[in-house]
Amino acid sequence: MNAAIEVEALSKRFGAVVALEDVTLKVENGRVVGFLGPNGAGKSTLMRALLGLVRSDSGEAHIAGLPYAHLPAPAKTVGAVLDIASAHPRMTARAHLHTYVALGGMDRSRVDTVLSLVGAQSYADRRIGTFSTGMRQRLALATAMLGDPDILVLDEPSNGLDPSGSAWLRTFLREFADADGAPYCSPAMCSTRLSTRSTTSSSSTEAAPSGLAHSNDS
Ligand SMILES: Nc1ncnc2c1ncn2[C@@H]1O[C@H](COP(=O)(O)OP(=O)(O)OP(=O)(O)O)[C@@H](O)[C@H]1O
Repeated sequence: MNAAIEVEALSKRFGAVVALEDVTLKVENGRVVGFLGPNGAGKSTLMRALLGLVRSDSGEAHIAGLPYAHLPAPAKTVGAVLDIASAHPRMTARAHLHTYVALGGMDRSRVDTVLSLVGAQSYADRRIGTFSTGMRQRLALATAMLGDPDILVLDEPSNGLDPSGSAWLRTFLREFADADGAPYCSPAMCSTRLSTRSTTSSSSTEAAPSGLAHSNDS
């Protein structure tokens, strides 16, 4: 079975800025892995490269054994939270989710399922423009869960969450990873997480990959 996520010798420059330098990383199924690093270390660039949103200069990034662009059912394979500001402010959360369901050809019943999963039912019919940051985070996570994916790629998912929201997120990720009985281990606080679930793992791990750029201000 393929690793959930596998990155091999990935490098990316933006002009003179080296964002990723020879990053190699493997995330097995059933793990929750957090990336820690200073601002500008390359964490978001790595997430984006994994999801095919940034073209790397060299190296490979595979999800479930394939580059993202080659996944036969991407929404069912991986859910992502990268930019919580992208939802339209005049839409309700429910309308936003219905749009994504229509785009992804998913079952409409997933909307209520994911709203309940992230505890957002009470504000599902409010406009997104009125949401707090934590509410937006939950909506973004709900959107990522629409396809019932096996892998989650989350960039700073705890930003804006209050202490009880952060505790809820940790539990959510643990249960997500444990869905098939696999164990979980997470850094106490991390700004970027990859979470995967499936069947194979028998021990827990956390990792900080080498090769993320060194920030000039660190
Ligand atoms: N599209 C882009 N064009 C030019 N430079 C970019 C681009 N995207 C990222 N960078 C640069 O690449 C480096 C890594 O950025 P990235 O956003 O991946 O860091 P990060 O670790 O996620 O930072 P933070 O913790 O502040 O979110 C930074 O120096 C950033 O300015």
